[in-house]
This record gives sequence, C-alpha cells and structure tokens, in this order.
Amino acid sequence: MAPKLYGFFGSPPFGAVLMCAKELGLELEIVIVDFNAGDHLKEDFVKINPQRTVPLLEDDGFYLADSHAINAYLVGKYGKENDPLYPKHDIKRKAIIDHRQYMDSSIVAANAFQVTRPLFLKKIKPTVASIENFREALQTMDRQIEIQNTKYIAGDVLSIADFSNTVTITSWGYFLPNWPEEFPNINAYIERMKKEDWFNVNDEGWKNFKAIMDLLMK
Ligand SMILES: N[C@@H](CCC(=O)N[C@@H](CS)C(=O)NCC(=O)O)C(=O)O
Repeated sequence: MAPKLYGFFGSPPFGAVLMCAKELGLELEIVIVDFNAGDHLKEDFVKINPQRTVPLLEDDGFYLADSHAINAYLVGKYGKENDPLYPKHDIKRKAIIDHRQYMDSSIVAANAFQVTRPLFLKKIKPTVASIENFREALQTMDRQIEIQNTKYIAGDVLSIADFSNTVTITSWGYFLPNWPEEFPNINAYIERMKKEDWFNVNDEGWKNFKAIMDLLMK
C-alpha cells in the first residue's frame, strides 16, 4: 500500500515531501486536510498528529509529522542503500544535510511562518518586523550559499535539504518580490534547481500558495 500524505497543495512543506517522493519514484496517496473546514483541529486528526500541522505521513500504521523528518524517513525506507539524498553511513555529509535542514526549519522557514501563520489562521496581516526578520533569514541563507559555493545546498550532490530550502524560498518569496535581485546567490541556486526533474512537481502548490496569499492580503 502506498504511504499516505496528509496536507494540501499550497502548503510549502507538503510540497517539499512531494518533491522528495518524485525524486525517489515513490507513489503517495494524498489525503487532503482542509484548514478552512478545521480538519487539522478535528479529534481524529489530532490523535494521529498532536502537532496539528501538515504534512503528516502515514506508512503502514506509522505516523510522522514535519516535512524534514518525513523526507529523512522516506529516503531511509524507500531510497537506495546509503542513498546520497540522505546517506546514513556518510556521517559528515549527513551532518551537513542536517545542518541545512535545521537552517531551513529553525531560521528561514521559522521566520517565514511568522509572516504567514497569523495571516493564514487568524487573518492578521504580516507586521513589518516579521517581514524584516524573514529578509534577515534570507541574508543568512544567501551568505551560506555564496561562501560554500556548491551546486546544491549541501554540497555538489542533491539532498533532501534542496527540497525544503527550495520550497521555502520560492513560496515565501511572495512577501519580498525583489528577492531575486536582493539575494543573487539564492537566485542562482534556484535557477539551477529549476532544471531538476523534481522541481515542477509542486507547480500546483505554488499557484495555490500565491492564490491564498493574494486573497488574504487584499
Ligand atoms: N516544520 C513543519 C511545519 C509544518 C506547518 O507549520 N505547516 C502548516 C501548513 S503549511 C500548518 O500545518 N500550520 C498549522 C499551525 O501552525 O497550527 C514542517 O516542515 O512540516
């Protein structure tokens, strides 16, 4: 049975899991969680995900939240032995991938969520400070990419950190429309990623993210 992925097209971290599954050639059964209907707060969902977020993975009775954790699990279970996407036996490379994942989760996406969480859940418009914090987070990422000078975010080989970082920039870049000019190293990185087969799998997600934000920012 295909693993189930709970979420919605438009959720950036949901898109990161779609990208990973595409690269792995893994079929997922999609279960839509409708935030407008409060699906994520319903008892049945909270029982399987006390965090009340999407994406959530269900694999043969095993439940896992958080896109970063999910992608690491999917590669371990469905990838090749010591898969370069997240190689469990290559300690240093795995540590670098972990770092880039935490950079996304604790700095870039963390600040991005400060912009959109109040907007998405409570219709509270982003503050100038929240957008400035997101800009600073992108400065950090831009500097990281410039100094490391590699094709991908964690070296010269594709990893799960590329799915998370790509989806974060391209989605929340909505709030800093000049980001490609402001952050040329991130822009060059994204241009490289656009040539990858997995990149377009989140097309519907990007369109929906933009449509949701257009509506909420009116
Ligand atoms: N770090 C988590 C973030 C997940 C997350 O916050 N997802 C949003 C939707 S894009 C959500 O479920 N928000 C509900 C909430 O924050 O209560 C991940 O990477 O999966």
